[in-house]
Amino acid sequence: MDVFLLNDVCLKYADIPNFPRSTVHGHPCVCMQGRFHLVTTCACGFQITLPMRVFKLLGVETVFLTNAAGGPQPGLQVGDVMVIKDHINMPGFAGNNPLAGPNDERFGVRFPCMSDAYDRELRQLALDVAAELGYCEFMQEGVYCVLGGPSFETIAECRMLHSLGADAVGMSTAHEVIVARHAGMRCFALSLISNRAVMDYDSQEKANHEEVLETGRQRAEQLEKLVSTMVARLERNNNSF
Ligand SMILES: O=P(O)(O)O[C@H]1O[C@H](CO)[C@@H](O)[C@H]1O
Ligand SMILES: Nc1nc2[nH]cnc2c(=O)[nH]1
Repeated sequence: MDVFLLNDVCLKYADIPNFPRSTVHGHPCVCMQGRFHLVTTCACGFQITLPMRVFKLLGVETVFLTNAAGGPQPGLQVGDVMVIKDHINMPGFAGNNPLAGPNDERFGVRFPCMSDAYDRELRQLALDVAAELGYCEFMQEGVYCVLGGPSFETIAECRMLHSLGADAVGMSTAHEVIVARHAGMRCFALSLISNRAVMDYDSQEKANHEEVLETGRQRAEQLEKLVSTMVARLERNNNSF
């Protein structure tokens, strides 16, 4: 069941007027269980990012996002956790941006800056906390590229993404970050590298959702520890870092 958790109150998505419905199995998040993807709405991303605006109206200042992603960067291994330092919004190149359409000035400006999308202090906090927890061997930092999905990439697409500077590739997160930043919230995001991007025509590897879910299960405990330690540290510092 998809639920929205606010303090100790638990709301079913179905009970919230106009709230989108999650259709992909296996997407529990820190505050929202069940996430939305471009592919499930056939829209430009307005609907899937509505929760960010709900967060803003609830007074949220900092957003943490996690995702599973494939790894076109050869230096990344399955099971690595990549702190996202930047993104490539590939659907945006074709006009598919969640902020397309009339701008709601109550949330933010028409042309928001995205060069500071991923908060520098929170990224450093993640790396510091990871070092304290002994997670350095699987912590990385890199660039996440969002594609529309739902098909996984061809070999030629993986090669192209790598040459464009993408370290990880997925189907979420960037849209939420764009809308959260538009509304002035700080953003932090992690990719769990759940599968290798297939770059070689001789390879027998095939990307599949079962491998994505299995890698998620294997790293779940450490990811939970990393994020909960970061959140506790932020709370202790009154949300400043
Ligand atoms: O980005 P999250 O929601 O973690 O999920 C990723 O994993 C799924 C594919 O296995 C896709 O939904 C992709 O976006
Ligand atoms: N597009 C894409 N999304 C993913 N989500 C998890 N793994 C992958 C992948 O290899 N490609």
